[in-house]
Amino acid sequence: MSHAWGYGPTNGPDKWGEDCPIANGPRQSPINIVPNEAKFDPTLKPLKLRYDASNAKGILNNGHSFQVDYEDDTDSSTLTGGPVSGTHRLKQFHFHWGASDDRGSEHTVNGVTFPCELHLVHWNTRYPSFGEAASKPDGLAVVGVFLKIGAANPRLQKVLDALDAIKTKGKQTTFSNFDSKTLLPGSLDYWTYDGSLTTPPLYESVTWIVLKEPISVSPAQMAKFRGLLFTGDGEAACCMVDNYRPCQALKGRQVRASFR
Ligand SMILES: COc1ccc(C[C@@]2(O)NC(=S)NC2=O)c(OC)c1
Ligand SMILES: [Zn+2]
Repeated sequence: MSHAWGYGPTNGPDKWGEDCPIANGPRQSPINIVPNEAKFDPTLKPLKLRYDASNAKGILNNGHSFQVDYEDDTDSSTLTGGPVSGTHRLKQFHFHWGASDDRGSEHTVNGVTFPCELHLVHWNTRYPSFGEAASKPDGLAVVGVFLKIGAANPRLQKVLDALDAIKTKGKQTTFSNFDSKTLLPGSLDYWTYDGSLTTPPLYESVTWIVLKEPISVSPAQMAKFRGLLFTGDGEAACCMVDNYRPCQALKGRQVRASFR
């Protein structure tokens, strides 16, 4: 692939393997989760997510999605427990979504897609930084949350209201005082498996923690996601939609469940 990766016909997921051979590796993400084949693991601990709203820094259109970035120089916003050992610091959260409500999530459940999927990215503090952790097999822990069409979700609104200021690639603005915990569903029951980043460089460094319970999003709120552009100012506008990687082969991996 001679040009930058993306989600289009000439640079999309089917082409990523040209520059990133790990695209065909043994622990790629996302996957289709089959609840009946997930094994309940009684040794899995409850997920402990402690977030400090004041750590929120900014919101950025990175040309592939948008992300809300967090201060990560202390242990004030962390993930502990669950399937991971040690402390993982919240670095950022971002989303993946479709052009229409029939697609957009990266993981699927029994082949069922959701219109959107939230990723809360945490890095293992056994490493000195996110950048160091991002390529290590136990470097990252990402909490995935499905968004399902329903009532408008007031917890999303502050994020969605910021999108007008970051419509095009490279735009960013301050985004402060946001508690990511408000984006989580009532239950923290989860499936977990060893996987990867879902965009190049596709590092196989992610312990996935996919929550069983979705949160709601309304059609009007989905339209706000779809108002973003992949492209920068002055370029031919290309709507930021369908920024998801299709499911990858399980290759013998076991998906564990934290619940019966
Ligand atoms: C070099 O480090 C990276 C690079 C890309 C991403 C983004 C992403 O590929 N990973 C997930 S998860 N979803 C995605 O879109 C990243 O997120 C942890 C870390
Ligand atoms: Zn993601």
